[in-house]
Amino acid sequence: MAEEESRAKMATSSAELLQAEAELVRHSLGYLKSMALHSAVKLGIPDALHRCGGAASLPDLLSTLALPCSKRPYLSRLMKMLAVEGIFTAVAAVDVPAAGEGEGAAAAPSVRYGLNPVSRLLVSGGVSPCVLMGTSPLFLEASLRLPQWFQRDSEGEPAFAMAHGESPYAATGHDMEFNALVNEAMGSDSRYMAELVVRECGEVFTGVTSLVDVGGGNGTMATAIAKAFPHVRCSVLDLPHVVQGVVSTHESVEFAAGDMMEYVPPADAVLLKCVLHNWSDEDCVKILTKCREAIAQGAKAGAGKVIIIDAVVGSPSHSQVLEAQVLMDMQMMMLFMSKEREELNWQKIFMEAGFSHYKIQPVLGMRSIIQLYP
Ligand SMILES: C[S@@+](CC[C@H](N)C(=O)[O-])C[C@H]1O[C@@H](n2cnc3c(N)ncnc32)[C@H](O)[C@@H]1O
Ligand SMILES: COc1ccc(-c2oc3cc(O)cc(O)c3c(=O)c2O)cc1
Repeated sequence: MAEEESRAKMATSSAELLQAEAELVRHSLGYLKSMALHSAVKLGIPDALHRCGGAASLPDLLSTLALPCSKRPYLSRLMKMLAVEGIFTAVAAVDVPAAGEGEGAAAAPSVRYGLNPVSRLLVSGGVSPCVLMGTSPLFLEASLRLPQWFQRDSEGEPAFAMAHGESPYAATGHDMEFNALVNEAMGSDSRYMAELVVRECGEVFTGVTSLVDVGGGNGTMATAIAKAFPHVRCSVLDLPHVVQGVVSTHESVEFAAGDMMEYVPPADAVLLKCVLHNWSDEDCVKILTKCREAIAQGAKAGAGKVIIIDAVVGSPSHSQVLEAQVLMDMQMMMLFMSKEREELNWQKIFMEAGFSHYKIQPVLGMRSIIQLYP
């Protein structure tokens, strides 16, 4: 009996060891998942599947992609990996030979790859630009500096600056390609987020007649709000090189160049979407203090509010949401030495910036909508 038990224990520990080894391979080669996703976007695979009606066999997919003959046999490997990782669906199909295709030819097994909710988000108009930014050489080079960054006593300098000699926002000021990458990525995120905000928490804009989207980028979110809520006049405040040349596509949306650390124009409501997680606690208090002053000037006494869209880390309903939050947290550390915050971190910042109360609605997946009152 004892021998049997010890054999069972050995069997379990071998299984655990082998499972652990597989886990380590998954994690150490995990970057290949990112780069396979990057390749799929660059090759236009989500759009190609969309053009084929949402799914296609490999030969049909190949016929719509401009790949050299020597690389065509390798597409199946990329598709298989991305299907295993849940980016595409893979359904086995049996190709019956067409009449006249050879007497007695065997039916060949084949796979049809298709779009699922994840890859549907990558079809043109979706969030492919976010994938391209997250897997861009500038970000990857910064990530390679992380071990050195941990070891070096370099006060205030994030791994991105260690790799590139300047902060990400300094880089957007002169590297127009990087500036366009960031603005397109954030604009694409805002386009799909705006639909959800309107659908899930439209009541947030009830009673708001004027809104400033601080750090509002190319105005995608402000334009969606102005369209959905015609009673809201919107202005977008961002850095000069971001708003320069942006043409408003909605009569109630205007653009202002400025520095949110210095001045926020008066309004009933101030929106900060994915802005505060780029900044330290100290800077967030400064920004929010300017926002509080803006609503004190712009709204009827006590009526104004600040609306924040950002992650509130912890207690997510889904383990993938928590994983997304902690990966974003690492990205913020690497780029800005800033962070994704838990509710207690937020609360401290809100109180220091002079707000009296807040309400968090965790209705936007890895992000929440937070309403902040004077
Ligand atoms: C992460 S992006 C978010 C953009 C937009 N809110 C969105 O979610 O699509 C942060 C934005 O803050 C802007 N920004 C950075 N520093 C700023 C400053 N000092 N004053 C105004 N805007 C600033 C950036 O140019 C960028 O557009
Ligand atoms: C100037 O450099 C940067 C600014 C912003 C960001 C960034 O990137 C992402 C990427 C995503 O896939 C989703 C996101 O929510 C964000 C951000 O919120 C954000 O600030 C990166 C570099």
